[in-house]
Amino acid sequence: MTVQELAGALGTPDVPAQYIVRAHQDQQLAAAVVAPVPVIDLGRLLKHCDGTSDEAAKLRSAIESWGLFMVSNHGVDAVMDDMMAASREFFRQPLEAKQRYTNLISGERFQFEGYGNDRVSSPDQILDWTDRLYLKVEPEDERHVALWPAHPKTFRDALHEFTKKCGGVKDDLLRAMAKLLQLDDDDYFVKHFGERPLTNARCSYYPECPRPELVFGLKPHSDGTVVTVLMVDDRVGGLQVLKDRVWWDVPIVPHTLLMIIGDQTEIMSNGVFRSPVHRVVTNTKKERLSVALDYSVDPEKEIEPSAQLINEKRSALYTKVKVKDYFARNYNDFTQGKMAIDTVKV
Ligand SMILES: O=C(O)CCC(=O)C(=O)O
Ligand SMILES: [Fe+2]
Repeated sequence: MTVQELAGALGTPDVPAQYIVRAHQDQQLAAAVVAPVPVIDLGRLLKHCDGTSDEAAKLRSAIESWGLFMVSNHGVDAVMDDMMAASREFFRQPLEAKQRYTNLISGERFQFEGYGNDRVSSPDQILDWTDRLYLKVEPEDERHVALWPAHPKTFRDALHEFTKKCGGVKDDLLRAMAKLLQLDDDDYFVKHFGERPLTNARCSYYPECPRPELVFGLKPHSDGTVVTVLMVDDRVGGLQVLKDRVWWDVPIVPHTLLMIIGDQTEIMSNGVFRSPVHRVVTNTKKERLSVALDYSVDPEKEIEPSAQLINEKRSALYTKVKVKDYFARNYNDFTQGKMAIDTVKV
């Protein structure tokens, strides 16, 4: 059953036991304070591109404090609106229409791509209060276009354009980050994507939930990506980030893109940049949507800390790992509420 169906069917204020958080009861589930996460003006950042401008300093402080930041002046505005509208329209359709894109082969075998819930890999897995449409966008020749919604008609073009535009923003920011680290090559991260980098899109739908104090929209996790570019609902909050053992609300600034540092950047930067732990909380009043783009190094490649960030004072803090193997680990650990990054720490 999809979470959207569950949410619609619940007459009494209760939710099935699998969704109820048990191990996290001590975590502060409400009353978070808004995190003062800065907005980086991309145009300004690129104009003074020696890595020492005010905007670059702001970027450094945002990454070091929060591991995530918002980006304005990115040139993606019109496409963002199209993408969010198309995603909203997809989830608004009746269940049968969405089930054409199901992530269950023959109704039972789970595949990553398509519409539905997460794979359930153990009976005690705590489920998330969300339905998703998960699609591989790059490499382009690996797209399963049959799983890309034909309705609304704008969906496919919007996703294609949105990914292309955001890919440029991501490269600009990764070059600025290489400068902050004073790496010899500004393209250090960009080049590391390899020949066949992987980009996945995740359109998430979080219905209203009768028991927000017991149920997560998405469990605490860090992203296994290089970076994640996220477009959040500009009407409803829910995303929170962990810092100093306290959960903070991530602010909503309409028309900004949210960049989240992923584990692959943490590894390549030898821990100078860290991937933040974040989660999504639910609410009783309003559904919420988000569209995430996961940018990853070619899964067949290995990643390791940059030799330039290893020295006498700071040894290599992470082991070399094949990206594909890291993903497998990451998914398993996520379902168990554990962090994959801990498995590659020296
Ligand atoms: O929906 C959101 O705001 C965040 C989603 C997220 O963290 C993820 O999909 O990795
Ligand atoms: Fe995430």
